[in-house]
Amino acid sequence: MTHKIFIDGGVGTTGLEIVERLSGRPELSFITLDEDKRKDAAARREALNAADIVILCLPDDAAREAVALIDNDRTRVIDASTAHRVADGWTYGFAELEPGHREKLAKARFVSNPGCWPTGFLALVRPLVLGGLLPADWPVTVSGASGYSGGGKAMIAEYEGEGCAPSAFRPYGLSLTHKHIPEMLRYSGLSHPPIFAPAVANAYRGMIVEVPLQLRAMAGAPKVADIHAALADAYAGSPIVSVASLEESAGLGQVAIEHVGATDRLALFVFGNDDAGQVRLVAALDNLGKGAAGAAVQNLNILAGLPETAGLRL
Ligand SMILES: NC(=O)C1=CN([C@@H]2O[C@H](COP(=O)(O)OP(=O)(O)OC[C@H]3O[C@@H](n4cnc5c(N)ncnc54)[C@H](OP(=O)(O)O)[C@@H]3O)[C@@H](O)[C@H]2O)C=CC1
Ligand SMILES: CC(=O)N[C@@H](CCC(=O)OP(=O)(O)O)C(=O)O
Repeated sequence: MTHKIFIDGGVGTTGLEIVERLSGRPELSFITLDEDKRKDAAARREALNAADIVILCLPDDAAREAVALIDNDRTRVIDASTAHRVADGWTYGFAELEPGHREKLAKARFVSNPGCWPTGFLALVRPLVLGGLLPADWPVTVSGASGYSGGGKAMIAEYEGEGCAPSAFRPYGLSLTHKHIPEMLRYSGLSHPPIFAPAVANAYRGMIVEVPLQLRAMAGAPKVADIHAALADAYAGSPIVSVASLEESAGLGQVAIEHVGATDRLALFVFGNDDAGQVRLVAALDNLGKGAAGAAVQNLNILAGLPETAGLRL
């Protein structure tokens, strides 16, 4: 059986990355639209309804419009945009979120791909909240840096366009209302939104997501080794998510934004000092990999009942 796939927004930054990962897979067939029809609502409606699984790589409004154009009860949807990440009736597309979540995804019809920042954040924080190592009401901060392809074609043009003068490092989200905060709050299990302090670096792809914790302020605080053990346990055996040993992290002493390169891996690190009662949790990923296209392909595999890592860059 072949699965009929339509990628709406297939020539955008994320769409092209997904196409690369899916090409040459005989178990999949593709519906494509000519350049002059790719934004034509009638042509999109036809393609969306003919597909078994559609992947939306569109701005939020266009993603909502695409879902509204589906008028059958069969086509399954993976939305890479922010439009449906905390919406009723949608399943959050982070298979590693918690035990049993992958099974929910396999049965889901509407799947929202996580944001790239929440992917790193949730991977670090969710197991600690679930395991009772981080109190749900703990005041959490998450910071880091993203490659500029995180802002899609428009931001790529800002950094690579003629006459541009790109900044080396640029904090943003300074209104403290970034669109990723609702999904970080919902799926972490925290009772208050984290302070989210993102930045863009002058690198095409890659990202570092960091959660520092002042353990010494916490009653009955866990040790660094307890935190590491909870994360190592949560992702044991994962072909995608790795947790460096404490020795390896201490030996590294740093993590570069390029750490996983152009792959779909998610690498987690625990740096800590029990004497100081402080920990820095760090995630390294590709915003276009596990942060977008890699996750979409992983979700497609799960929905279609195919090997979960087929087509992934690991
Ligand atoms: N870039 C990243 O790292 C990540 C992106 N995402 C999300 O994925 C989605 C796509 O992002 P990204 O690929 O970066 O964005 P891009 O701007 O690179 O691509 C979006 C594509 O959608 C097309 N498009 C816009 N409106 C319509 C429409 N009405 N009908 C059909 N096509 C349309 C655009 O056309 P045109 O080429 O003409 O502009 C473009 O090709 C966004 O929601 C983004 O937030 C999620 C995680 C990470
Ligand atoms: C550098 C940069 O601007 N990054 C984007 C996040 C990219 C991403 O995760 O996509 P979604 O928009 O689908 O959530 C941002 O912070 O808005």
